[in-house]
Amino acid sequence: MRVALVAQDGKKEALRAWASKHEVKLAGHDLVATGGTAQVLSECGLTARALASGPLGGDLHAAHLVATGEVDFCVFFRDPAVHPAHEADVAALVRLALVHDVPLAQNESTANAVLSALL
Ligand SMILES: O=C(CO)COP(=O)(O)O
Repeated sequence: MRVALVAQDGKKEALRAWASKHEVKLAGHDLVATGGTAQVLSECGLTARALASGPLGGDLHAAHLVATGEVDFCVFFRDPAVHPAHEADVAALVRLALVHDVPLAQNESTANAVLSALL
């Protein structure tokens, strides 16, 4: 499975905890992540292809991968307390996951459910 992972700054620690918990399962899949998130994953012992940082186009690149059928599952841990400057890119990623019916987990509970079902 091809898994795209993105975590906004306020959710990086939640992503770190989640990825560490599921490291063995995730390691068997093809991971791609926005730059800062890929760094967090590498600190958890996971290798992910690093895109640009989210604010520098990484979210849009992930959205493109969703649109071209290159992502089977998208984990996007969003911080409900912030409205980032690149909100348009965030919206594009969410919208394209909806358009292309790609499973999109925006919190840990959903990520756990999809992980159990798909991976
Ligand atoms: O901004 C982000 C998601 O919108 C995350 O980007 P990074 O993973 O590069 O920090």
